[in-house]
Order: sequence, then structure tokens, then C-alpha cells
Amino acid sequence: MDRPVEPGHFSACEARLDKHIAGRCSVDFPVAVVLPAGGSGERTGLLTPKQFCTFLNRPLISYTIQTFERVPWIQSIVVVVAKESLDLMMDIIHRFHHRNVQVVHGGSTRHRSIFNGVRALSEGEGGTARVKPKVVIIHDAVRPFVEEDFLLKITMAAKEQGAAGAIRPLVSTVIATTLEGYLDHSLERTMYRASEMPQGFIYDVIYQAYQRCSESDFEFGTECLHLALQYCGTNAKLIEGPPTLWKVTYKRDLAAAESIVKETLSQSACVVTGGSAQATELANALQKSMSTLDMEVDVISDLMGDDAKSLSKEWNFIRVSVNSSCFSEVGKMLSALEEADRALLHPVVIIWVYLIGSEDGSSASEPMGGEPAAMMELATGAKLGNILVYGIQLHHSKEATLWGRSVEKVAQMSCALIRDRSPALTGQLLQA
Ligand SMILES: Nc1ccn([C@@H]2O[C@H](COP(=O)(O)OP(=O)(O)OP(=O)(O)O)[C@@H](O)[C@H]2O)c(=O)n1
Ligand SMILES: O=P(O)(O)OC[C@@H](O)[C@@H](O)[C@@H](O)CO
Repeated sequence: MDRPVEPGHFSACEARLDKHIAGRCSVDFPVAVVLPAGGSGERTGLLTPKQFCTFLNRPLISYTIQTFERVPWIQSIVVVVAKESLDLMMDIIHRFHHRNVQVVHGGSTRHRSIFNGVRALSEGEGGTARVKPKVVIIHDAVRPFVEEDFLLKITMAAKEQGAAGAIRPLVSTVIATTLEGYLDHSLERTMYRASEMPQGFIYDVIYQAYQRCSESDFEFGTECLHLALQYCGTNAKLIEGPPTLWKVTYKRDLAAAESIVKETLSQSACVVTGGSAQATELANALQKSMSTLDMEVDVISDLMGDDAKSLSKEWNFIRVSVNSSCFSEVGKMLSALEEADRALLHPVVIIWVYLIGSEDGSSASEPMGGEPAAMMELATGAKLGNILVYGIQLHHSKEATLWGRSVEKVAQMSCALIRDRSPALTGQLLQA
């Protein structure tokens, strides 16, 4: 019996690899990616193949493509889709401004799809030869959460060893069953790992492996690393990856993916005060209260000058107005976000906090005459551009405890609106 892998064995190898990679300033060879997306997603029980199922107004595959587009040392991306999905895929590339993406049609099995993608990297239009990559990364299109540093580890290991693959500890014990459906034996879990993605290969290794493999491999196989070993004698380097490498397989996984993206978008907010002392005082109180709710808040007077950088890095904005129910400030923020195309890939949240009354007891004329209708109209238009506009109205109180409670209520409502990003409440003027 082979010796079990000692706990920490892989992390020790990885530490050496980390050190090895740390010494490399950049990837100085061509790298391409093949994203197999030609499946039907039967296990989700949905009619739409899971890679095209949307959350937060975007299909799952677009999140995965974006992940690879952000990696500067990846030159090209090949997406492999079923023939009947070619038009849909081209539309997604257009709508979400994906670039450097080639679409090829898939096959009846995952291996056949992957081979079509690998082949496309060395065969240009009409079968003419094209410059092939040194390393090709293969990554299921339904695994949207992969980080650049792990891709680098896999790529460097593939270049050194010929092949490399992500692995994860098993979460369930693997058992062998008898033909009659009884337990035959269980495997020693510490000796096995789950094979995940991404995987990396020297291009010629995986290309030759696919050229040499059998029809049975194409029909029933699920492991590219096995093909490299079996047909090219290339033994893959195995690298333990983070838990985020999981694959969307069942319907629940789509909900989990949406929740993860929402959490990523809801870490911080930018409060814009317009510069008035009272709006700034409220903003600072909100900042303090929202920090207790794990929301990092930045307070600025306007999205101008250096502060304009928030437009390109923040997903959540709060605009404070004092005794002024006009929307011009919100309208200006909306225009700036639309001009920056900020909401192309993710929904942006704007919360208009409307403070009525002031320290000296004065108050605006009876507020909100026709404004709710104007608010709804502005929010309806914004939603078409993937910007979610909400309103919260609060009355100033000179009684400190009451005022504190109002501010806390606005902080809680703002965090909830940001974290939920529900289109259903846009245009509403909520009362704190
Ligand atoms: N003929 C196929 C089958 C699968 N895949 C892709 O391989 C990846 C992983 O496969 P899997 O999770 O099994 O996807 P499906 O085959 O679509 O799922 P199911 O088995 O539930 O139908 C997915 O991105 C899937 O689109 C592919 O490109 N071509
Ligand atoms: O088996 P499925 O078709 O669900 O998904 C493909 C997986 O097997 C594959 O992504 C990893 O096991 C790595 O090869």
C-alpha cells in the first residue's frame, strides 16, 4: 500500500513553488486559456445551460471570462460552446465588452470540447497555422472564482513540469461498491485528492495527448491530467488550491455564486455630502455606525478632483441632501457613473439620504410634494443602466438619543440595500 500523503506535504511543495515563483518578475512566454462551456448543465435541472444562467444581470460565463481578462500575462481566451449557443455567446461578448475572446464550437463530451479549444490555438482561420502558446490553461467555464496568483502557480508549474493541476482535499470518503449495490471497501481518504481546475499544460503535451487518446477517453474520460500521463508520459505537478475553485454543478451553486459576488461588491461605500456642515456631520455619523456593521465608508464632499477616483473603484454611493428634495445631486452622480460605464459588469448602488430639518429647528417647506414620482422616474431610468437608486428620508432631531437611533437606522438600511442589491426596492423613498 502506498504511503499516505503526510498532512502539509503539498503545502511544503507549494512553499518551495511560491519561493520559486516569487523570484520570477513576469511570465515571459505566451499563455492562452481554454474555457470549456459546451455542456448542457443537466444536473441543475434548468433549461438554460448553467454557464449561461444569469445573476446580478450577468451570465455565469461572463464572470469567468472577466477573471481571465484581468490577468495581464494571458494573451488569448478560447471559449468552447455548443453550436446552438454560438450566437448567444457572441452576444455576451458584445454586451459585456469582453475582448481577445475566440469562440469555437464544442463536442458531445467535455474532452471533445476541450480538444476543439486546444486545436483552435494552433490552427487559425481555415486551418491555417497560427502561433501557438507555450502554456495552455484549461479551466471549466463554470468555475468563476480563480485568483491570478494561483493561475501563476499552475502556469509556472506547467512550464517546468509539462503539466500541473489544482487539487483539493476530499470532503467525503470515497467508497467502492459491489454490483449488488453494497459496500465493497472504502478508500483511505488521506491518500486521495479531488482534481479541480485550473489545469496547465505545455501546449504540445496536451495537444499530442488529445491526438493520441482513444475514443473511449473522449467518450468517458473526465481528467486531462490522466491523458498527459497516459499518452505523453508527463506526470502533472499537483498544487493544492483554495476552496474558491469549486465548480457550479447544481442549481444551489448558482445561488452560492451570486452570494459571493454580492459580498465582494458590498465591502465599502462612498458618502458624498456636497460640502455642507450638516450633511458632513450626518455622513460622519453614518460612517461610524456603518463601520460597526462591517462596512468601510469613505466621506467626500463631491466626486471631483482626486475624489473622482471613487467613480472607478466604488460600487456603492450614498448622497446626502439636507432640506433640499431636488434630485440634481443624484442626477449628477448618475450621469458621472453612466459616463464612466461603471455599471457594465456589476450593478452600482446609489442611496439618496434626504435629511429634513436642521439644528436651528428650521425645516424645508413641506417636503416631497411630487418628489416620490420624480424619484421613481429617475430610478426606473437608472435601472436600465444597471444602477440601483434607493431613497431614505429622515427627520433631524435635537434629542441626542432619538437622533442617534435615526442615524443607526439609516446605517442599517443602507447596509441592507447595498448587500441585497434588489431591483425591487429601487425608486422607493424609505422612512428611517
Ligand atoms: N460536452 C461538453 C460537456 C461539458 N463541457 C463543459 O465542461 C465544464 C464542466 O463540465 P460539467 O460541470 O459536467 O458541465 P455539464 O456537462 O454542462 O453538466 P451536466 O453533467 O450536469 O450536464 C462545463 O463548463 C461544461 O460546459 C463542455 O465544454 N462540453
Ligand atoms: O466531471 P464533470 O463533468 O462534472 O466536471 C469536470 C470535472 O471532472 C473536472 O473539472 C475536474 O475533475 C478536473 O479534471
